[in-house]
Amino acid sequence: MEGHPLALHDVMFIPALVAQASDEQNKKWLRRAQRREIVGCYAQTELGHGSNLRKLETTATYDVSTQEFVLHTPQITSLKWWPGGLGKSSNYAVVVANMIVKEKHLGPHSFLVQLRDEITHQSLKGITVGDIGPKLSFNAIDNGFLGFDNYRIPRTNLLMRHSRVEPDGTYVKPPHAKINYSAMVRVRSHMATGQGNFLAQALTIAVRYSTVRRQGFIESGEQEVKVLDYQTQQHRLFPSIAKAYAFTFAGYETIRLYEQLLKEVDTGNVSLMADLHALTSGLKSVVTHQTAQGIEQARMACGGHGYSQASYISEIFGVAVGGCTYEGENMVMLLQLARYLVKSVEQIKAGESGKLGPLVAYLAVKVDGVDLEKGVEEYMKAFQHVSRLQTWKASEKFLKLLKSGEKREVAWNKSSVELTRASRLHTRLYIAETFKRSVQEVADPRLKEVLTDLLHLHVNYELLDMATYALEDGFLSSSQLDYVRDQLYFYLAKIRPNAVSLVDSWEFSDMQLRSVLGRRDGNVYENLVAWAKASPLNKTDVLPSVEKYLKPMMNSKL
Ligand SMILES: CCCCCCCC/C=C\CCC/C=C/C(=O)SCCNC(=O)CCNC(=O)[C@H](O)C(C)(C)COP(=O)(O)OP(=O)(O)OC[C@H]1O[C@@H](n2cnc3c(N)ncnc32)[C@H](O)[C@@H]1OP(=O)(O)O
Ligand SMILES: Cc1cc2nc3c(=O)[nH]c(=O)nc-3n(C[C@H](O)[C@H](O)[C@H](O)COP(=O)(O)OP(=O)(O)OC[C@H]3O[C@@H](n4cnc5c(N)ncnc54)[C@H](O)[C@@H]3O)c2cc1C
Repeated sequence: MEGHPLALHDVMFIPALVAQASDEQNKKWLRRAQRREIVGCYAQTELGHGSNLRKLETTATYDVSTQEFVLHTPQITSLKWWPGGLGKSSNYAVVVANMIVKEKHLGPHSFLVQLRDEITHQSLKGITVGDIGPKLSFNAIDNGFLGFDNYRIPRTNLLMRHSRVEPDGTYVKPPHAKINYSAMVRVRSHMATGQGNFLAQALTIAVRYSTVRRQGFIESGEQEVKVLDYQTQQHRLFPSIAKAYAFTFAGYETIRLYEQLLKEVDTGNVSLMADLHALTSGLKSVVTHQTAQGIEQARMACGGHGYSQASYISEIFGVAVGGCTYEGENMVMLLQLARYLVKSVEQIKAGESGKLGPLVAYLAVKVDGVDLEKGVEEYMKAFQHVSRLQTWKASEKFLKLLKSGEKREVAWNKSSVELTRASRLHTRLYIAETFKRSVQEVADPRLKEVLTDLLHLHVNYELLDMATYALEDGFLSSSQLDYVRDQLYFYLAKIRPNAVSLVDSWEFSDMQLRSVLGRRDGNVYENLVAWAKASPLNKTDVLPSVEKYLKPMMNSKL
């Protein structure tokens, strides 16, 4: 959970080679990387810039006389800063640098760069490398810094699957300007399942503990109740169980799409890139945000013991919440999706709705109302309505500002909060749709019934959460919202008997969970006492600090 120094080797270094190095280059590098003869990381972010890649300062200048690239970090803000595994573990890196050929700045490109000697592991001349220090979490990973002092690498270390620099400095452009961003798109495609997994771990701990913990009464005179029987506890935990499943289903789809994209790009077809970029930008942002919120609620649902490291939920939170920042800060990525949504609105306004992709086609179709009692399909129409409403509202605001003479970037900035709202609603629609489709495909009828309950819980919870939008234009009435609330409470109670099975079905071992509260055997109190006794502070009855600090103070006559 705390991370692994080689995580980025598998998560980004190897995938960057697979997607961006030519077959010939990979004959040299890929097998060695897969066998871990060389260990690598993905070095892109700098001290001064992470989000705005076009402003990266590390340069790779082509020297035609020696057929080498000269890597250089001209100032302190150009230092690579943050890459996982860079500080101490890696001897190679895929380095993203602004490529300069014949004095022309050609934008960010990826290079394979040796950082350390393969035998001694000492950093090479011209390289400054080290660890950036402790973080909120992930402290088993050596996130690092890296500087280059006119460090030379062969021309052939530019990753050349999609673009090339010939020996004479002729540049061959890639088929899509952003194809070098593929390693990021891959991780974003995987993040929904990854984050769903973090959320699932925290929920397993909280749900199990909530069946052991007894506190207070629902009906007087009986045994104290398991806290999971409180409606408030169910409301805190069960919608997140539904989300953990929903994120996993959505993630399977984006992983499949990324794999399809890789195949298509190899045949020269880059048409899926814009769609997948928009989709994964939104999904990554919504999923990480909701996961962090869900984990924090799971921690609070464990009361005081949730605050102890014995629960392990704080560590899960620390790791998961990093996802709100890495692979593109959430606001920045929501705004990437918003570009796509605004473009779609512009297409509709231009009478080109037929050209819209399947995920945005609903933006052109107005629905007057829904009959929620007819079931989940009607909820989908309601989600479409609120997303469409907000997308049009935010887009019109932006377009109006443009028309009034504002510069594009200024108009964008003045509309950006509304635009991020549209992106979230669009993404939540996508999550609900994939959840619905995935549940429909389940073959086992008993499993399908339980997952359908979770789906119902999810759509009612979500609709209530975004009700302001639907009430604003009278699309939903207050009596319809009362119906949604009743349904929500109905499904909380219906799910209660299956709650433990739903979390147990994720099959986390005690070793994976590392939680005293969430252990399978349920012996929470015995294990908590044993855990506390093992605390380093309990090794001796009287601490040395008593002699050194407490006694002089306690004996003082002042
Ligand atoms: C097996 C995997 C398991 C995963 C589980 C996770 C657990 C692992 C644990 C830890 C791992 C942590 C690893 C972390 C790694 C990192 O953080 S690496 C660094 C990540 N950095 C970022 O994400 C930077 C974010 N910034 C950007 O991506 C870009 O700067 C940008 C915001 C997209 C903007 O780029 P740019 O300025 O170049 O482009 P724009 O002018 O804004 O847009 C121009 C058009 O290009 C389109 N575009 C942009 N990007 C893409 C893309 N990737 N694909 C396709 N199209 C793209 C954009 O939409 C514009 O299009 P338009 O003009 O039509 O609107
Ligand atoms: C755990 C962890 C692991 C990481 N691993 C790696 C790695 O392996 N390799 C690597 O290269 N990097 C890595 N990073 C770096 C990470 O990718 C960046 O930190 C991330 O992309 C955010 O960029 P930033 O730090 O520049 O944030 P900033 O962009 O400085 O964000 C600060 C604030 O500015 C806002 N902001 C910025 N631009 C805009 C805009 N255009 N519009 C509106 N608001 C904006 C943001 O929303 C945010 O609120 C890692 C980071 C973390 C936390």
